[in-house]
Amino acid sequence: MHDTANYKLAFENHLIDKHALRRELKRKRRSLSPDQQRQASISLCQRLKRLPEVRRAKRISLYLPVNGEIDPTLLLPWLRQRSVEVYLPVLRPFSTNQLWFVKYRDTTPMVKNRFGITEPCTRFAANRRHRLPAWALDTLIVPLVGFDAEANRMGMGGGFYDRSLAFMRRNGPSPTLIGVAHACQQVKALPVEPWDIPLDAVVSDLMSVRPTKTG
Ligand SMILES: Nc1nc2c(c(=O)[nH]1)N(C=O)[C@@H](CNc1ccc(C(=O)N[C@@H](CCC(=O)O)C(=O)O)cc1)CN2
Ligand SMILES: Nc1ncnc2c1ncn2[C@@H]1O[C@H](COP(=O)(O)OP(=O)(O)OP(=O)(O)O)[C@@H](O)[C@H]1O
Repeated sequence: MHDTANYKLAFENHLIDKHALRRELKRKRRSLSPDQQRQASISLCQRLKRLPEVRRAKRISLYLPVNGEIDPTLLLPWLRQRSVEVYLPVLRPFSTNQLWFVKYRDTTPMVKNRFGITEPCTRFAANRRHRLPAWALDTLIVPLVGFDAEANRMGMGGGFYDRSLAFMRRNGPSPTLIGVAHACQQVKALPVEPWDIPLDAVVSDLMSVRPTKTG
């Protein structure tokens, strides 16, 4: 009889912790100075350029940073030079918290979405020639709010990436997932949720972590 109540309490506490932790980590990254932001992004991108999964990618998705997120777009000139196709996440209209991955070039028409994040405009994105299914990307650079030493991730809480990558639970082609964040966004341990899609690595301005292999 008490079990249900206890479970419910534990569940709710876990949610409260997760909300509080997310808020705290978002505050932390927003409080970095412009100079710290710039240095961290330079150092992140130097690390990313050395990763085999980034070096061999011909199709890669990045994101345009907001609110103190570490900036992966310093990679753009290097990627262009290597003729890598760059994609950005776009909020998919008429579907719950799913992303499209839309081609990003100088000529791509951009708009702000409902979260204030600049993204390729929906009309452009609606054209299938301008986007790719996530499984056809080689590597995704995934924005993180938090991570731990096992490369477990916490995102913005919308479940956008987890939903859009749920196909990776089945067999078939799957892209490499590289989470990125400021080093100060590392926490001791994050809860792993049943719907979480594991990352292949997390890269920060100070280091890279990979999950320890199990099984
Ligand atoms: N730069 C960037 N682009 C991205 C993501 C991201 O994390 N970073 N996403 C990764 O999923 C997707 C967007 N996901 C989001 C999920 C929740 C919130 C959110 O709750 N934002 C505000 C609420 C603001 C509002 O409602 O206007 C918040 O921080 O409180 C924002 C984006 C796609 N694009
Ligand atoms: N594959 C899925 N199908 C349905 N709902 C899902 C799926 N993945 C995640 N969700 C839902 O999305 C919500 C947000 O999940 P969570 O707090 O783990 O977000 P997150 O991992 O921080 O976000 P994001 O994936 O956007 O970075 C949860 O309520 C969860 O139930």
